[in-house]
Amino acid sequence: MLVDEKKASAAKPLFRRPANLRPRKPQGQPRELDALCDLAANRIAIEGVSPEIDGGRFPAKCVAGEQVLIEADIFGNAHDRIVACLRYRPAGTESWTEQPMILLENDRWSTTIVLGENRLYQFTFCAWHDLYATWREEVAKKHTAGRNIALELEEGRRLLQSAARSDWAGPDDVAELEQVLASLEILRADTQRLALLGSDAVAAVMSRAGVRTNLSYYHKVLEIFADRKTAAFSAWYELFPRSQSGDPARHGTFDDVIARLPYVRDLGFDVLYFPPIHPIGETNRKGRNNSLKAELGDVGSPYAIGSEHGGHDAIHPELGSFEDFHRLMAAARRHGLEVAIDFAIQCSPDHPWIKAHPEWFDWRPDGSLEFAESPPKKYEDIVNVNFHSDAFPGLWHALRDIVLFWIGHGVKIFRVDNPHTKPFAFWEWMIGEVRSRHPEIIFLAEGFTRPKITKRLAKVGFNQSYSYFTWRNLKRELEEYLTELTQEECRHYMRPNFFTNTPDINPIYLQHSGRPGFQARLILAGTLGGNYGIYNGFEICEAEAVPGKEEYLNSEKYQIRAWNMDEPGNLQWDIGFVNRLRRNHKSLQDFTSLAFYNAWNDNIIYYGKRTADLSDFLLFHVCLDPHSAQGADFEVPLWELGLTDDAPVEVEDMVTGRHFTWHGKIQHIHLDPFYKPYAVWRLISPGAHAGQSRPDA
Ligand SMILES: O=P(O)(O)O[C@H]1O[C@H](CO)[C@@H](O[C@H]2O[C@H](CO)[C@@H](O)[C@H](O)[C@H]2O)[C@H](O)[C@H]1O
Repeated sequence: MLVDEKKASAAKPLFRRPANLRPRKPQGQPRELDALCDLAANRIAIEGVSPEIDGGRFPAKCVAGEQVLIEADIFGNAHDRIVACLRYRPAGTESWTEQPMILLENDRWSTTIVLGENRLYQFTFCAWHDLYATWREEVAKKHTAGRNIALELEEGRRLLQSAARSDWAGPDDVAELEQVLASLEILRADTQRLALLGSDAVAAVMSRAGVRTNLSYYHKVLEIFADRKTAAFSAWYELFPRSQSGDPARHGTFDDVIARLPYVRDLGFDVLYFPPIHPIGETNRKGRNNSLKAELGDVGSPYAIGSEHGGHDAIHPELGSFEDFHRLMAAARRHGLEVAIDFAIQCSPDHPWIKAHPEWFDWRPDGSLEFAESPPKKYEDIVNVNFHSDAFPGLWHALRDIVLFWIGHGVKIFRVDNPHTKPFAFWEWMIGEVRSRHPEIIFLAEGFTRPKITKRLAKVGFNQSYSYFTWRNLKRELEEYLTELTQEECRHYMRPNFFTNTPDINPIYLQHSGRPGFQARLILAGTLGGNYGIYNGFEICEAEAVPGKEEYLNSEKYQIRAWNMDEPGNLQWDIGFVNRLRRNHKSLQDFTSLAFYNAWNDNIIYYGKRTADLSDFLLFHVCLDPHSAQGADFEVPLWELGLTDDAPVEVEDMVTGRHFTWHGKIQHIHLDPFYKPYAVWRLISPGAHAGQSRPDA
């Protein structure tokens, strides 16, 4: 139902009830009575709203075109029947759409809505006592009990009369109610009068037009941002453009990247992500393996942004020109890939901003610039801009304009480097500015120094967040972490991106696991999370480390590498399998549809993903021990299919495509990591269409 706020109520502020519904203030009484009258009328409590982030301080997140569940505790202090409605509208518009909510149990009300556009919406609630519904229920009981209902029928008639005069009745409702009232006049028998007054047709018009007695409003208007789907569901592949020539002696170009697009597409990724592509500084340039002295010909870290060739709005000359970049963007689009670039705010000492805007940087007493740090890491080749000084607001505007500049060149996804070292207020403002013009833009926050900071960054607007997945290896750790992410309040505003590895993180687990560990981490990343990513080299199980560190030896951060992704033992099949599973199975596209089940072995993690209607139900077993075979009895969640513990259930092995039947709730799994450390099953619900097999294998 669309409610025109102006028509329904001339009263301000927005949620003061219409004047004719407020308790009457006796003429000549003091003004304080206004407040008391409002308080007295607000008879229905609305609380415990979900989603509501920090009391409404931040918008929740959802996906445009997908169902959003909204809930609240709504109750009055009498036995009167309540009507509760969600009210929602695109932010910046006047009229509310009203949607009735359903009473679940224990005064919890719920409804689902679909927000169709990629934009910000507002929502709130209202509720009222439905005197007609209460009357209808009670009079029917009294009549059945053989009691005299003459007075009740008169009360019912008066309820219709009031409705015909109410603000809520449209012209058709008024006509219908008047017609009923006229018909009532000629009916004499109580039974006939009751049949008419209590009919479904009258109930329907009264649900629209009935007086909203004790109309109570939630005291806040909340916000929810409807993102495009990629914000919640995407598979990222990270590579360094300069390493794509196939020859470590030749700097790669955007054209070399174009030649790699079919490979990335065939693996099934959606997002191709590049570390910074801007000119790289000379001063303090880093050499191979993070050495502080670069040798002749060393290419330096791309995170040291800025040189005589330009800063954040320039392209490193050896990669190509803007024309080449546009060609790459167009080619990526043709392959169904979106390009994400890095937004790393720091500058090399050679960045043009240092001369043009010295006030944006921190100068030491001796006139030198302080290099950046992220303890214990030191970044001797970069300096940070300073958000605490005269840089405001010029720096803020300049940074926003850099993002807008790249949007102008077709970029829609930004991975933001080190956001946790910049003010939250800056991100909230900057993302808001960008989003008000380009709601489709996606920002991935790389900051994961502390969990609460990560969450705050998500609250202030980042669409995706790096996560601690990379360091959660044990069954208990994974279960706890995933339960937090998918069940707790953060699920309404934070969407983790599960990277298996990054140029900065060569996980200790993978350094010792060999190929089975890579396969296990791949399946976990790709199926536990909505967003996941790999950094190239993962597919050939690259794990050679700087001794004792999580850093890659001969890291691409400091030198050009040449890769052969077709090396024997590569994981291209497994990656393609995971990405096809993700695309073909709706259950994997909802991050929160996760449940852990019992498998009695701590080395085997066992979980399921399913759609609410059970039409898609996948089960996963992953062996966390990369060195030896493991077995476990496990429970098939027959109860979720409404089946008894001994029932047979049809299953499809998603790796082999084989169909068979599990008889009963307890089954056994044996996983040999050297054959395949994971198993994926599709449970075929008795209600689901049997021939629904998909071309995953
Ligand atoms: O500090 P984080 O762990 O968030 O890592 C990110 O930011 C780093 C600084 O930008 C970046 O580090 C790389 O670039 C630096 C500047 O050129 C260089 O000094 C470091 O040695 C190099 O690792 C890191 O890659 C990025 O993910």
